[in-house]
Amino acid sequence: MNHLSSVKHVIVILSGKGGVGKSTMAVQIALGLHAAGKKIGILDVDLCGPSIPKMFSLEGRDIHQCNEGWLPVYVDKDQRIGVMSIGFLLSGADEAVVWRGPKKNAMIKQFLSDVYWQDVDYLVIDTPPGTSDEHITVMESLKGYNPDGAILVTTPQAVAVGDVRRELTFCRKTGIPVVGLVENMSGYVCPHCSECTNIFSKGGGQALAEQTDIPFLGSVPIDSKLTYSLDTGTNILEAHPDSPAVQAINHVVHKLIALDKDLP
Ligand SMILES: Nc1ncnc2c1ncn2[C@@H]1O[C@H](COP(=O)(O)OP(=O)(O)OP(=O)(O)O)[C@@H](O)[C@H]1O
Ligand code: SF4
Repeated sequence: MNHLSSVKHVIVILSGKGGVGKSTMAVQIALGLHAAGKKIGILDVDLCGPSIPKMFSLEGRDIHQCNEGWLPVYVDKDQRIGVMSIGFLLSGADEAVVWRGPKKNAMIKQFLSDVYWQDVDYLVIDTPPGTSDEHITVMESLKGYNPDGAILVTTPQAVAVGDVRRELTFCRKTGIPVVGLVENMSGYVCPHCSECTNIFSKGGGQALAEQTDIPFLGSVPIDSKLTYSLDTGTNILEAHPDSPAVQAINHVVHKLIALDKDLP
C-alpha cells in the first residue's frame, strides 16, 4: 500500500538556486503548521545535501521498520512532527551520497511510497535546488495523490528571481499547481535595534508573483535568531515568538492555511 493515500495535503518546496533557504522554509512552515494544530510529515529528498535532520537536531537517529513500512523519526513526544531523510541512512554527517540517477530515483520512490506517515495533515517535501531528475521522480510519484502543489522559494535579487521563472515552467510542464512564492532573506534584521536593512534588492519575489499571477505568501528577513535555531535544532517559534522572522513565517503559514479551501 502507498501511504501517501493517508496524507491530506502534500506540499513540495522548490527553489531555482541552492542556499536560498528552501530547507529553512520547509522546516519553518512545518513548525508553523504544527503550531496551528496540524499533524506534519517532512520528507527530505535532497539526497546530496540532506539538512533537515540537523535543523531538528535529529542527527544520528536510526530509522525503524514496522509491518506497514518505515517509521518516520519524530521530533516531539506527541508524534505530531515526523521526519524522513536520507540523512538517517548515512553513517555520519560527512558521508556523501555518490549514487547515479537511477539509484537516487529508486530511493525517492521508496521514500514516497513506503514511509508510514499515519494520517498526517500536511506532508512537506524538501527537494534539491533546481529542476533535476529527482524532481521529475517526485512529481511522477505524486501523480494520483492530488498534491496541493509547490511552494517556490527565492531571494529578492533579480538573478535568483530569474531562476524561479524556470521553476514555474517546470511546474507547468509537470502539471503541478503552484501554491505560492516565498521571498526569503528579504532584508537583514539588526540584532541590536531590530531595524530591517535591505542588503539585497527589494520586492523581486512579490513583483514576480504579480507578473506571473501566482499567490505571494510573504517575505522572511534574515534573522540571526533563525540561523541560531536552525544550527541548534531549536524551535524559534517557541523561543522567540516576537522576532521579525517568526512574525513573517506565521504570516506565510496563515496564508497557506487560508489557501487550503482554494487548493485543488
Ligand atoms: N531568513 C533567514 N535568516 C537567517 N538565516 C537563514 C535564513 N534563511 C536561511 N538561513 C540560513 O541559510 C543557510 C542556508 O539555508 P538552507 O539550507 O535552508 O538553504 P537551501 O536553499 O535549502 O540550500 P540547499 O541548496 O543546500 O538545499 C542555513 O544555514 C540557514 O540557517
Ligand atoms: S541598525 Fe541600528 S543598531 Fe543596528 S547596526 Fe545599524 S545603527 Fe546599529
